[in-house]
Amino acid sequence: MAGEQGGSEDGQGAARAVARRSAVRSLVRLWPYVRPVSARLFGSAGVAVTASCLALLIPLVLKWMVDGPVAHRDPSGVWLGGGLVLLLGLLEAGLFGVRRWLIARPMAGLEARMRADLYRHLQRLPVAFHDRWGSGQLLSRGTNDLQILRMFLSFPMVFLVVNSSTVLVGFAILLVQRWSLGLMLLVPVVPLVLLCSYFESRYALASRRAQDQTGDLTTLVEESVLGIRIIKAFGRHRSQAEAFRRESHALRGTELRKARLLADLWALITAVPDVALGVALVVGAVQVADDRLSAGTLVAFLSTALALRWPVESLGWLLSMSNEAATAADRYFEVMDTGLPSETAPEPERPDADRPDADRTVRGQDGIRFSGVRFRYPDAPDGTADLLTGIDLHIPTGETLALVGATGSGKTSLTALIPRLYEATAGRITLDGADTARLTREQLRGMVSIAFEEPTLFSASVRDNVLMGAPGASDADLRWALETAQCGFVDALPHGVDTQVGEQGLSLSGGQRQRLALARAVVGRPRFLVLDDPLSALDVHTEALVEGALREVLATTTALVVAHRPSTVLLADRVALLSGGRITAVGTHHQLLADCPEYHHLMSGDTDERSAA
Ligand SMILES: Nc1ncnc2c1ncn2[C@@H]1O[C@H](COP(=O)(O)OP(=O)(O)OP(=O)(O)O)[C@@H](O)[C@H]1O
Repeated sequence: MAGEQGGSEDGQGAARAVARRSAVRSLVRLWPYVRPVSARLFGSAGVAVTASCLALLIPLVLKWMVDGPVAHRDPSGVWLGGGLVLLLGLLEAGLFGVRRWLIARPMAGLEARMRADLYRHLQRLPVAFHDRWGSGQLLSRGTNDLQILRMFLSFPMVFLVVNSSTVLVGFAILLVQRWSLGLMLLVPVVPLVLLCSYFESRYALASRRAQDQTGDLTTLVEESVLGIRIIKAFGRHRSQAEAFRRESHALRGTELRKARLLADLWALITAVPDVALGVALVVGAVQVADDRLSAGTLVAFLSTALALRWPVESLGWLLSMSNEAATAADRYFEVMDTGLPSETAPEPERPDADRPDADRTVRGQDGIRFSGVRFRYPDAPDGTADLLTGIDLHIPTGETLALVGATGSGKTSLTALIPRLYEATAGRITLDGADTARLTREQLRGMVSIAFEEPTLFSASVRDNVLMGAPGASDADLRWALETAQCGFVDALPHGVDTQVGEQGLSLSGGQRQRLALARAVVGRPRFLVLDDPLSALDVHTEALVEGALREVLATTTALVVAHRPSTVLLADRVALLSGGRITAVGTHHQLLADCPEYHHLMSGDTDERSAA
């Protein structure tokens, strides 16, 4: 299911994008989310810088103690100095606590806002987008990547500022105390900066790969859980486990590469300043021996240099976290930047929708009309012919038309164009004279109801699942819909209509799920009903019962029913045959059986198959 956006499959594209991108530019895009909490964020950075600089005062107190009370053997001075060091330490700890308090809640809110925006955007993106993207890729962007961003904003981002400021202030103190010794520590900074930027580019690639591989792995796990019945039924544990092992091995390899890169950088970042510090210590000790430097100054110098070790050493780690955050931001905005089609914001582009007469047009009596409709899936490979190459079809008001065609001829695709799950590439579809392209989504949803061949139920009660088709419908409507779809089994469920049906209705049989989906489609008594082979999972007796009840519903609506077998076709007034992307014949079942060899073949072949089964 990992589509073209599956990270590792698209690794080279991602690598090119990472090579081009600037981590700073990626992170700056977070500003609209950060702005509302910027006061607290900057406040927390200020508090942390103050705490860190307070810690740098401790070496100065030590210098005063060594050159003063210690040299003059003054115990009260030593106690005073000790008390001051303790006070500074407590202040530092307290201020870091305040920093955490300032930042924790706003950052959790920021993460929740970003997640809500992502979810809303995903809901509004067209079905064609979801066809292309692996669900695990979207899941990992909405969970893992957002956590990385929250952690970056709460900790590494603040500490990049804090530690850089501390290093600057610390070096100023070192240079003031003894500029020659200070320079010895400053010189290695140049190669370190170069190394860090080299590391940044290599780490960014590994980081992007790891996050994409996490998405692929999530997709695999999700598919394994959802498809557990197929896996067990076909004994595919081993191959599925092998696929899992391969993906997790690849992710492990990338994570190890990241760790190696980080370890190399860490080793350099730790070793180079330590060597410089060793040299400064030797030179400083010689100067103290020659009486050119006081012992207190050397102690203060070394304490300051040691206090700077963490801020310097942490830079590698902070850079790696920043890189991961930049990658997470890229991955988040890749989805958010995917434009919404005009269908979801039709008002500006479809001014007719707001015209006072738009509603009147909707109330006309023309049924469903396809005029010159062409269609091609947006992700169909280049050079592929259109699936529908000019559909002209009229279903007058009140009529039920069955749509028949060979498997793969495009029946489901054609029905999906009516509620605009996909956009027709050319031509017009009108509902009682109103062009569906000019109707708002709300108007369209209010008019058309649909039941798919694959019935999807949500983790909710039977009631909620059915009433999704008509929010606000009464209990009487619910009862009527359940009866129409022959859902008598609901009464035998532990809590009747309030029974929770599991994820995808797994606790129900295929036929039961299909009947609930049918109840959902009819509960709002829609003016237009689209049914995609709605009875395929029912046994012959239940099918006959549902058909009987469905006939009453179909008599009050205009319907298009995809049919694979004569029993479903007989629900309809007329039948249309879809072949080669066009409607090649329209007539009653018996007319077409007599006059249309292709139709005769389809229907008799189907009958043979069924009787053979
Ligand atoms: N999301 C998609 N992206 C690209 N091609 C698709 C997509 N969905 C379906 N197709 C292709 O479109 C063609 C028609 O599919 P469709 O499901 O409309 O046929 P159908 O007539 O309903 O088939 P069946 O009778 O088996 O249900 C098929 O070749 C299928 O591979």
